[in-house]
Amino acid sequence: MIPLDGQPILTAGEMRAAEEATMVAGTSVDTLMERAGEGVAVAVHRLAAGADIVILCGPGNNGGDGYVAAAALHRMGAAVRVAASGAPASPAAVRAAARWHGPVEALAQAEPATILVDALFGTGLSRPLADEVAAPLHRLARAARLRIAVDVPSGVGSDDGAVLGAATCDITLALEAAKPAHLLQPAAQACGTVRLIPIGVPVVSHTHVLSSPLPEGERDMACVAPSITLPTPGPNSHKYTRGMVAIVAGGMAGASELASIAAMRAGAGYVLHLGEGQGPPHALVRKIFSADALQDARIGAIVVGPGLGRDDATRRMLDASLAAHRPLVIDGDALRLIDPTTIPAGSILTPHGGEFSHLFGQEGDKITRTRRAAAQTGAVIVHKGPDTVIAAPDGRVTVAGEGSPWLSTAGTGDVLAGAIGAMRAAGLDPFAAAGAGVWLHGAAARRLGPAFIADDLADALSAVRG
Ligand SMILES: NC(=O)C1=CN([C@@H]2O[C@H](COP(=O)(O)OP(=O)(O)OC[C@H]3O[C@@H](n4cnc5c(N)ncnc54)[C@H](OP(=O)(O)O)[C@@H]3O)[C@@H](O)[C@H]2O)[C@@H](O)CC1
Ligand SMILES: [K+]
Repeated sequence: MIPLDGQPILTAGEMRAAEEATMVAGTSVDTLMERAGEGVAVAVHRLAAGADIVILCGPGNNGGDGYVAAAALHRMGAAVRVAASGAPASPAAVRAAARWHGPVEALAQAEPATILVDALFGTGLSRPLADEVAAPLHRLARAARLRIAVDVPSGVGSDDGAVLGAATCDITLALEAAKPAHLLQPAAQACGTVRLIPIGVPVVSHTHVLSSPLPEGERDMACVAPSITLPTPGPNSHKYTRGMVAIVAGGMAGASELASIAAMRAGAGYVLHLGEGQGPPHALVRKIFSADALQDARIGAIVVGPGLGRDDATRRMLDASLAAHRPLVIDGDALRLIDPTTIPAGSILTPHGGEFSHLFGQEGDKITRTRRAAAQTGAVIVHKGPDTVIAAPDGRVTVAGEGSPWLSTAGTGDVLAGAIGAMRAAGLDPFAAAGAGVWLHGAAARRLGPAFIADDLADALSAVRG
């Protein structure tokens, strides 16, 4: 069972195409189903630790995986039963079901078990679950001590992360690759912990789970997306090579102060806070805002938007930032003020859901619409949320897996903007800088645990820099 870190993410259509290419190359669907079912059985056997198991099988190939797993678990000596929502319908599921020699209970009357394995529907779900399926599924899920989904929990939209009647699982065993539903909310929550089971289908994708930084020597060996890089100073580094970040302050100075501290704690060599205000930290260089101050060629990133305000004066500050021709991180109020057609190519935008909809609308799933916005603007878009999606104009996307629900507190977005600014000023390209900033932000939150405040989060960035 492989963690999701850095793994490719495939839509149902892309997964089907990869499966078909594997079959054309000579591996039958029965072989793939055998590998899937055996892999599920090994994982379930270990997790069940001798407890009784009921496997719920649907009509398609997801159900087929369930029948194969049931037969394998029986051979392993497990106390396993099968309940089906109906007769197997796909040819491979029919063949798999024929190899299960035990009884098949009707889903509606099925007895509960300690371990529930949900193999009703996978990537082929085409509509919400009907009550006659959803009701027994939820009844059996409530009665179980551990709920394990095969590929995806039955009743989630594999591509858009919608929940269409699914029961929440504790563990999801994804076959070969991650699917958008494993990362996008609300489905991701219904998946519980997700682990991959390889079944020998070669997959390639422009979309990956955001990966943790790997030590230099291990990068080439890992079968994952290029790992994110955290820039580290060398013996000849000085404050400007480590990166100079200018933070444009506005009406709500606290927000830009948080962004400034975050930029410093993420590793910037020099942070310039352009606005009113005084006080610690003493390492923060404070100047009154002027368009001239933004012309310093050593500035590696300007962060504009946290606490900016939305009046005429702040609009002029935004215009001056756009005219400075320095790398930009555009956040908060600046996203409400900006005309999307004037965004300089190579900028990084960090909208939350509301700001994103205001700029780009709401059509399509989160990955598709973020990718489209990046292509439209030529900017890297960090579409924030419990399922942050980062898209580059060339079509690459990463989706942040493990966040922390405790990030839903005031000021954490300002911290993210500052951290991304530091990564950009250190010389990372916009897509890499966004990924590194999002990773640092999530790692700091996980390190802090519950009920932290944004000030703690900014400070904790130092500790996760590694
Ligand atoms: N990719 C790979 O390499 C491999 C993938 N494998 C596995 O295949 C799975 C995908 O299989 P799949 O395409 O057969 O779809 P699946 O999810 O079983 O459901 C389709 C069936 O359900 C029906 N149906 C749909 N929605 C419904 C609803 N709400 N309520 C009631 N019925 C509904 C639908 O009928 P229809 O929509 O036509 O009415 C059809 O009969 C994948 O997740 C993985 O587990 C492995 O076996 C090996 C290699
Ligand atoms: K399932």
